[in-house]
Amino acid sequence: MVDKITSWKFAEDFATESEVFRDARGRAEELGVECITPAVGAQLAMLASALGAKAIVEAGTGTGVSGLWLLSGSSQAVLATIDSETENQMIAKRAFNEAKIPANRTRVIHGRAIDVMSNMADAAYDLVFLDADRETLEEQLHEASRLLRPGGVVAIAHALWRDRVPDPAMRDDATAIYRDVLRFFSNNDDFVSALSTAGDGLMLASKRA
Ligand SMILES: C[S@@+](CC[C@H](N)C(=O)[O-])C[C@H]1O[C@@H](n2cnc3c(N)ncnc32)[C@H](O)[C@@H]1O
Repeated sequence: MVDKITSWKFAEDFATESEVFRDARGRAEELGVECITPAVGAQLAMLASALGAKAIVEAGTGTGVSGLWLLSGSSQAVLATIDSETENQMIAKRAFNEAKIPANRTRVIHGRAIDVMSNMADAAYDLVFLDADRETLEEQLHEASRLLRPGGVVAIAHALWRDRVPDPAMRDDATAIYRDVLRFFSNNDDFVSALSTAGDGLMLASKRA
């Protein structure tokens, strides 16, 4: 039997990235910014496509890798992407330019994710991707629920946090935060949810219509 690590790696390599993505990934590495993996990106792009997404929110722009994936899934989507670091935002804008994404398809917003999301409109978004700070993740999740239209999807990166979430012996704060995220969705009739093992884990939940 093929072991799961081999399958995980195969699925990661199955998703391919163009030079623009690889360049943005290289800049992230230089800055010490952790990007989503290609398999996570492919799942986000697929979701954007399946939802026919027109309006997407991203918390945690980084150098633009996840934004490139999100925008690649739906040619009609506008991405509102939030980051608290101006330098990362400048580099992400460069990646969007290099990918020849029209300027009117991105809104790169500076600020704390929770503050910016709190001022966004109810039920106006098809897809919300959370990959910024952990400290306010629970609040971001509540905001995301409010921002999503019925049938919209929230995706949360790092849901298996370094493979620690499944191990009950792991009791550090970060692991506990992601366990709380998973608990929020289990037995939650407001969402249809799925936990993906792509990357560092990706929690996906669709708001029931
Ligand atoms: C893991 S990186 C995002 C990577 C990006 N999603 C990708 O895959 O290409 C997290 C980003 O969140 C930003 N960040 C950290 N705390 C934040 C906060 N409170 N509000 C908004 N952005 C924050 C960091 O500056 C960093 O760029």
